[in-house]
Formats: sequence, C-alpha cells, structure tokens
Amino acid sequence: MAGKFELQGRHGKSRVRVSRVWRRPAAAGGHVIVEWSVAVSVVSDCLPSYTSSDNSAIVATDSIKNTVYVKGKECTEVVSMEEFAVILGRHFTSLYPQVSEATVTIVERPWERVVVDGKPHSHGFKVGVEKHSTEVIVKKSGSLLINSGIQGYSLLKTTQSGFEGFVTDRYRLLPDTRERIVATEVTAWWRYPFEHVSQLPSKPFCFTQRYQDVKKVLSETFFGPPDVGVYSPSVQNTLYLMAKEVLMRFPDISSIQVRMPNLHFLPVNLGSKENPLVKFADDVYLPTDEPHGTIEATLSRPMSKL
Ligand SMILES: O=c1[nH]c(=O)c2[nH]c(=O)[nH]c2[nH]1
Repeated sequence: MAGKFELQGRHGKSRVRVSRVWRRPAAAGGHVIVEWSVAVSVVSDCLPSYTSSDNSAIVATDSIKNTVYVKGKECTEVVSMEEFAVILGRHFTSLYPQVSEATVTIVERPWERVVVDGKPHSHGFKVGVEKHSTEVIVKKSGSLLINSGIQGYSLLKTTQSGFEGFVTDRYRLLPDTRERIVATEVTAWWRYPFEHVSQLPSKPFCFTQRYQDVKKVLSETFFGPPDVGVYSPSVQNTLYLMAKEVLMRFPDISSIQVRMPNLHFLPVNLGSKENPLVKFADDVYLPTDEPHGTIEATLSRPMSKL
C-alpha cells in the first residue's frame, strides 16, 4: 500500500541488443552467431522509490542491461534464447531478495548460415525474414512460464484456395470462389509445459530445434504436398489444421495461438463495355494489405483432470 492507493510497479531495460559468437571448428559445424534484442522487466519491492526519494532497493536498469552482457559472456556453450531468458530470469530472482519475478523477452535477428557451392559456410551468414522470439516469466519460487513464437512468416499459394457458402445478405458482394490466391503473414505463439525450473529439459531437447520443427509443420500444413498441394476452404480451416498439427506432433507444446491476416490479392478488371482493357482470368491481381482480414485462434490441450 502507498497511502490510500494500491501501487504496483515494475522496471527493467528494453531493446538491449546483444550478439554472441561461438567459434566452433568447421568440423564441428562452424561458427554460431546469434543477435538478440532482449527486454528484462522485474517486479521488485522498491515502492519507496516511487513514493519518496529512497532509491536504496532499486537494481538500476543500467545494471540490468550490463547483466545481459555478463550472462552472454558466461554462456561458453551455445544456448537457445529460451535458455538464455531462463538464465537471466533466474539470476534476477535469486540474486536480489526484493525481486520476486522477472519477465525476459527476446526477439532474434535471424542470421542464417549461407550455403556456398552447395556447402554450409563455416562462418558466413545472411539475414532471413521470419523471426523467432520468446517470453519467459520466472518467479522467485522457480515457477516458470515459457512462450515462444514466430513472427513475419509470409506464406502464399497461387491456387488450391477458395471461399464459399458464407453469409448471404444485402451486405454481401463477394462471389463464391474455389480459385483464389491466399496470402498471409503468420504470427504464432506457443507455450511449453515446463512450469518449474526443475522440469526444464537438459540438452538434447533444444528450443531452437523445436522452433525450426514448428515452422516446418506450419508451412507443410499450409502448402500440402509439393505437386498437388491441399485445398483450403477458408483461412480459418487452414489455420486450425496448422495449429492442430503442431499440437499433434509435439507433446511438449501445450497450446498454440495463431494469427493469420488474410492479405488479399484482388482480381483486376479494368475497362468499360466499349473498352474491356483487362478482363480477369486468374492472372492479374492487385495485392493489398489494407484493409486485410484478421483471423486468429488458440488451440490448447484439455486440462488434465488430476
Ligand atoms: O478465408 C476466408 N475467411 C474469411 O472469413 C473471409 N472473409 C472474406 O471476405 N474472405 C475470407 N476468406
């Protein structure tokens, strides 16, 4: 309590950019580099700093920033960003009595190993597009929440998509179709089931590998087999099948939230009766992301009844 009002506060540092290189020999797979933007936010008992000039309990946000680099230095073995977030969260909640909880968010800049003459390069990287991120919440008790996600995963297919049978009333202009382009930029967040630091898997389980696996399942389900694809009756149905496949394939993912904006490719018809300049024949489109459809869903495993 602070006077007659209830006060809650938290503080931390955002956009702490850190890059870590692990210099493995070429025979061991070559160098590894990560570039992360880290945000740390702690719940800390330092209310007097809000209500008076007493800063004695504040862990300075500058010190929080410095810690990110210290911990980066201390990671002599390759770590996933989920593991790194847990390391940071445990550090703040165990070192400082006044810190009861830490939230660590990391977004990765996706440096990917280049392939030269068909061979993975030992120390050359290019930046990819879609981004891996994580949010980890650690409490002093050791209780844990780990969410990971992907952003900016742009997918499109030129056929095997339609939309028909939806509400017909005076507002409807869109005809039924079984032939259209479907394009989206997938954002997905999924939760791991580890609820305490003691449940964390020791190596071979690798969060980074799981991210790659999820990405693969999402795209394979979206596209279907390379030669024939798979028909999508709606973004809703495709989104559901993508989420379901992730939960079916990975028992260590307990829920997944997927957002798939419908980025429309509008048929182009230009002209007049006298001058039919461009008549649409599933060939020329006007791509637009404004406005776009917004479609999202969360799929979870039913709570186990203990
Ligand atoms: O897959 C779709 N779902 C919709 O809800 C919708 N609405 C719309 O206009 N086009 C589409 N397409």
